Amino acid sequence: MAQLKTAPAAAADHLVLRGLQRNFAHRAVVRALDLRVPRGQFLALLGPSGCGKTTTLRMIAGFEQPDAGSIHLDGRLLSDTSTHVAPELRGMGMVFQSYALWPHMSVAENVGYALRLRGMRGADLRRAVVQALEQVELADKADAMPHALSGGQKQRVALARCLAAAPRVILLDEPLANLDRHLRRTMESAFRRLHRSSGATFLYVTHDQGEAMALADEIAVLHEGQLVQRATPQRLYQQPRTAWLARFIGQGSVLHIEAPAAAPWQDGRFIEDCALLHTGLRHALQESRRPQRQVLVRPEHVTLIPSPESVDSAQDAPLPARVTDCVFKGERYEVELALTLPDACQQLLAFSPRPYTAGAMVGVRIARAWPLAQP
Ligand SMILES: Nc1ncnc2c1ncn2[C@@H]1O[C@H](COP(=O)(O)OP(=O)(O)OP(=O)(O)O)[C@@H](O)[C@H]1O
Repeated sequence: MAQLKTAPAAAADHLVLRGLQRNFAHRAVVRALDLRVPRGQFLALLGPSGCGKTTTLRMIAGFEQPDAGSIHLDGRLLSDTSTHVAPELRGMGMVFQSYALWPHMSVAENVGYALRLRGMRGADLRRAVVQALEQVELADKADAMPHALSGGQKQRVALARCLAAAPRVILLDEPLANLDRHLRRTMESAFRRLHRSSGATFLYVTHDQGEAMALADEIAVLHEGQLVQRATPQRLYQQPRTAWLARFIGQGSVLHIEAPAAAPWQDGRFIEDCALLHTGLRHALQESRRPQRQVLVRPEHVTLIPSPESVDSAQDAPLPARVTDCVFKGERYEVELALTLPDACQQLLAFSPRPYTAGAMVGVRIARAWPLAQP
């Protein structure tokens, strides 16, 4: 067993990843990853397929050893290049996409397995198993075999098994990926409730941003093995740092706008001056040679003005746009537009309560944009 070393981490830090790296075939799939997770947080690790989420989780669980960097839990070193605390000694539980239930054991035996290994027997064991099953609302399935359960029920058993062992950290690897859309929403509520009642730290790997937004206190977005931004769901949606993130999270348009040397907007502030935005866009569309920068415009900040007659020459006048597509989405229409001036064109997405015909000319007013970091 590894010797104990003390991490020079701040007292509030619970799980600390420092400079974490993992290579496969001479390629770093996780690179220089620094992450500090406070106790009891629900943190989602979000990113496209292959960005290193599962590898990060497996290093934290102890199934992979880092090629550089370290992992500490409550000041105790769990992993670095020379130290490896075994997975079962880390005080962590793991829930997998594939449920990983023992097929030959009943639900109750599955849930009680880790407790039996710890020496718990008799009435204490039965009580702990029933409690864990009650938490996931499956007490009536204690004697069922896994093959007789639905996907959602199997995942709740896996969660109950994890909760029964009262881990400090619960690692979840795409636990809802095998479930249908309706069941996912139900399970999201169950996860939120169990996170609150267990007090455990949840680290939740997903490539589904809707799931991450619905569940997590904070989201850490990984791209090609590196942390791109870590923030609350609201902040990530409203203020993504880069154009890549702006396109990855939510719907929206990344527009090029002319940025005069004495631009009155600043990094870290929304641009809410419609005249300034429209002028910047007009100049960018006219292929101005002055410097341009990228801004994010969310569709909820775009207003469509149906009659093109209302387009005039005032600075904050609506910009002319052509409808390129219009898709019915139940509660609204999603309207794809081409902002057009003689020389150039930029794509813009808007929401509308009414449909538009492809090819129609409309006016567009943009109320707010977020300046993105320069590429
Ligand atoms: N044992 C391994 N040997 C070689 N390459 C691996 C191994 N495990 C993962 N990889 C590679 O490392 C990269 C990151 O994989 P990882 O599973 O961590 O990504 P992910 O973000 O979880 O993706 P997904 O959402 O598809 O599960 C991928 O390119 C993958 O092919």
